[in-house]
Amino acid sequence: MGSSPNSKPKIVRGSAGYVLEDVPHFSDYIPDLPTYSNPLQDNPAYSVVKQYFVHVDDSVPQKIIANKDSPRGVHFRRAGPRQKVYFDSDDVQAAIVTCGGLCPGLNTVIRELVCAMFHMYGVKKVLGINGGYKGFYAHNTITLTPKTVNDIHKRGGTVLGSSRGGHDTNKIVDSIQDRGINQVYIIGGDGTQRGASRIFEEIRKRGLKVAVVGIPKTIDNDIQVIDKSFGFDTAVEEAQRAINAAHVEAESGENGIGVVKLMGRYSGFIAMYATLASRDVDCCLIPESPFYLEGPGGLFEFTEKRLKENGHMVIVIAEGAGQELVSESIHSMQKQDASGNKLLQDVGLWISQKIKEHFAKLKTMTINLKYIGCIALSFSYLTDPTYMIRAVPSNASDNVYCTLLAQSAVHGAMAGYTGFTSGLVNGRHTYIPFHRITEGQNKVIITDRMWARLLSSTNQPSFTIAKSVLEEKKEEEEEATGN
Ligand SMILES: Nc1ncnc2c1ncn2[C@@H]1O[C@H](COP(=O)(O)OP(=O)(O)O)[C@@H](O)[C@H]1O
Ligand SMILES: O=P(O)(O)OC[C@H]1O[C@](O)(COP(=O)(O)O)[C@@H](O)[C@@H]1O
Ligand SMILES: [Mg+2]
Repeated sequence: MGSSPNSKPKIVRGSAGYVLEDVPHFSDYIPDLPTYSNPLQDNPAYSVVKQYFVHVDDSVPQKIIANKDSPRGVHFRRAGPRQKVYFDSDDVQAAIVTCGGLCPGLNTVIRELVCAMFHMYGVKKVLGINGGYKGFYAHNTITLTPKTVNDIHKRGGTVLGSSRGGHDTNKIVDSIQDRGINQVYIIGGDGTQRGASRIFEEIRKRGLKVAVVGIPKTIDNDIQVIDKSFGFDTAVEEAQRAINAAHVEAESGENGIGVVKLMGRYSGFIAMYATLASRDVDCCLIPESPFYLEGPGGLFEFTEKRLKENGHMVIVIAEGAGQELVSESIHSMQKQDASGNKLLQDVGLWISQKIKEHFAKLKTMTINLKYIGCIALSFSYLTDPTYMIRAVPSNASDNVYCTLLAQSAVHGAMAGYTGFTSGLVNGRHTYIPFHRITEGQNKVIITDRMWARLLSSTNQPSFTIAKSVLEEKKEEEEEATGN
């Protein structure tokens, strides 16, 4: 089989500023491949659907807000079944792997990949790789059939196991080749998709007919381009339970303060949506919006004010918020996990301590602070409330979302596409080239309407604005006095 070192982004331009950021296809680097009729045309469930097969030129715009003169802009290839497929079903040997942290819905995606392959395409050989990327070369595999995955979507976690670190591209591709695998479904977050991209490049370099397909997983919703990640809705729903508990505790004590720490390493989406949904939260702190404790416009001043007004208060804090403040006060070594992600300090515990110290010094107000989930158990993961929202099974709407993501992934691989992530863009399923997924991170934009909605719902200080106004004022005073 021929190979080409050329793996530049595939950009197709059309009229009126139309741009298609296309995904690789086997035919880009392997000539004269046979094609087959899609077996779905004989499937009684689907054969009655008018226009069931996606038109070869269909694409989905990245930006849907337009005005009369705006160019058509960037598009992604529309996901879905194609008339012709590049695999004879009997020849398919698929593999599924889950990498990175847990997220509700992982088992649903595994289940639906297996079912789509068996029931839609008549594929009979699907392997589960145990324990993440390193499982390709360091662990056993398990055989997956619709029967073995039948009710796994009712359980949290991943039946395949997961891990961080251990990505050795050559060993992984050797193992893919040795096992005769020709479709690889890789479920994971930004780190995982970077790893998948490397696997794709190596496979292309070796000229192999192996489809490499990513399915984006991130509880933090920090993967860019896609509308939202699966499991996110479930996580927000689960976070409500923690916030409710904090609210009940806060309301019941004199000057009660409930502090809830939620997941969100670099992006505060869970905290923002959980706050907006709950309406019981007085202050939401996220990594994207720096805050400060002391002085005018600071958290302490706001807390005193809220307690005087309402007698209680709930603070939601994303785990990645205020890390620079924590590092200033706790001497720490910069540590990383096996995948190279920064290990965070416990900001929930830190902020709870700081608030307690402040009111103890103030002496005019006695407070009752409860840090939700901070129970003295012997295992650290049980004392950290953030893990509670990760381990649950996905809710109904996430299950449907996972099903469509998985089916889209299988349609794409069968149609000969490779080196792509299956993702929802403006409510339509698409194939997104890896580089678009991995080149940045999705973050809460604090100058956008959503954050403004949050600020107006909690009426919390906008720390950035307050601080910059203070700094400007100070500079003006210094200029005026000539200091
Ligand atoms: N830049 C990279 N290149 C290759 N593999 C990577 C890269 N970053 C992370 N990985 C691998 O992807 C897997 C999951 O990454 P991690 O960051 O832990 O989780 P997530 O994919 O959820 O972000 C790990 O096995 C890790 O080794
Ligand atoms: O699973 P670990 O290694 O304890 O890491 C916890 C981290 O995982 C996350 O759930 C995100 O995981 P991913 O990087 O796998 O998407 C963060 O919210 C959290 O900081
Ligand atoms: Mg990640």
